Amino acid sequence: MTRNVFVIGLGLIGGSIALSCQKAPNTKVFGYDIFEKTRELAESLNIVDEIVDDVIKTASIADVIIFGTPVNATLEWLERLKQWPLKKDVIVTDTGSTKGLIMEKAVELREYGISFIGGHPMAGSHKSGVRAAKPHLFENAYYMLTPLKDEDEQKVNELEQLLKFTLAKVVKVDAIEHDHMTAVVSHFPHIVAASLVHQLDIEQKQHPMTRLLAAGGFRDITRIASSNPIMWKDIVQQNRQELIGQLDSWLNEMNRVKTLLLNNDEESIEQYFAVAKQVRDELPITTGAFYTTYDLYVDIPDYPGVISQITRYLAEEKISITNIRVVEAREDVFGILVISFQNADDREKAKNCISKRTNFEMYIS
Ligand SMILES: NC(=O)C1=CN([C@@H]2O[C@H](COP(=O)(O)OP(=O)(O)OC[C@H]3O[C@@H](n4cnc5c(N)ncnc54)[C@H](O)[C@@H]3O)[C@@H](O)[C@H]2O)C=CC1
Ligand SMILES: O=C(O)C(=O)Cc1ccc(O)cc1
Repeated sequence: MTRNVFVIGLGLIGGSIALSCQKAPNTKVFGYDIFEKTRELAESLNIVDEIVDDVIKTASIADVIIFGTPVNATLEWLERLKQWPLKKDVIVTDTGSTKGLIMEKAVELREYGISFIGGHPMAGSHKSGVRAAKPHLFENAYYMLTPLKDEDEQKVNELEQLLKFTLAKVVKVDAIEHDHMTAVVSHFPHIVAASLVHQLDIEQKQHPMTRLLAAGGFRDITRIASSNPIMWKDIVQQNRQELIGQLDSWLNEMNRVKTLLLNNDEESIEQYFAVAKQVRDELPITTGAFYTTYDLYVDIPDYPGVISQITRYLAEEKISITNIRVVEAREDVFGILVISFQNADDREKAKNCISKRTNFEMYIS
């Protein structure tokens, strides 16, 4: 029997989910977007198997409905959904960056016999729109699900089975905790990035050359200020209580920095940066915002070509790597090569491959 998946909102995230759902067996993916132009583009880019205009009719034959819409639009759709003639066992989910208000709607939907399981893939980019959609966007990223506490396990499992085709790591979290954690690592940083750009904009009126000097560091830290304003307006509105809390902590932190500068104590200022560097350097390498890597540490000697030698061995055995870097470890060795893999299996294969061909010491942290 064919499973009908209906994706509403075919931008970066909805389009990417639709592409990965197309890889699931016996599955037909339908798609709708509010903009006709996007519907046409999605059709020509084969983002879905079939583009539809009649949302209610398609929803009524869907086994899974996935919202890829901005979070305020999702709330509106969920309200309308209450009146639709849906299949009895339909699973409804979303991809939105906030979960608290959306899961309040899930409680209401349950009274209409509809199972809504909140979803949030922790990967994406500052890009938006259907043209940016990719089937592998979520590979290795965490994909958070926020089912209601007493949600039917079978439905959660069914959804997980479908999401397996995103190649993401599905984890279950509580919606309120979700909104707190994402405020810290995702939503608040977007406010900071936007505020730095505003500060530059004010400055450049007096000092026009400033913008020409906005090189590496400024561009890195403000990349996410180029994100979709409608999407971020919705996110910060829905998570504004958490964000007000983050803002208070940030203002305290800025006051701490101000005191450091007023006191001009060399050691404390250095310590401030040293602690930040250490915490930052210890973050896992990410493609998504919460991402675990499978690292292999190889103690390599100092001779030219040693790194390409190792990558060649891995390539010969068709073992893919997701990242490679050298960390300086001891004075008497060139360094430790840290190779990251998509999963523990690949890491194990790589360890065997390298130990067969070299006598380099290896360890897993
Ligand atoms: N951009 C990112 O990196 C990530 C975004 N998200 C979440 O995913 C959702 C989608 O975001 P993106 O794909 O980045 O945005 P996007 O702007 O690329 O796509 C949103 C799509 O929804 C359509 N749309 C807007 N209002 C609609 C409505 N009322 N009915 C039907 N379609 C409508 C738009 O035309 C657009 O095609 C948002 O809820 C966002 O919070 C989640 C993870 C990452
Ligand atoms: O571009 C980036 O780094 C992002 O911040 C992507 C992103 C945006 C929204 C989310 O809910 C999750 C990830």
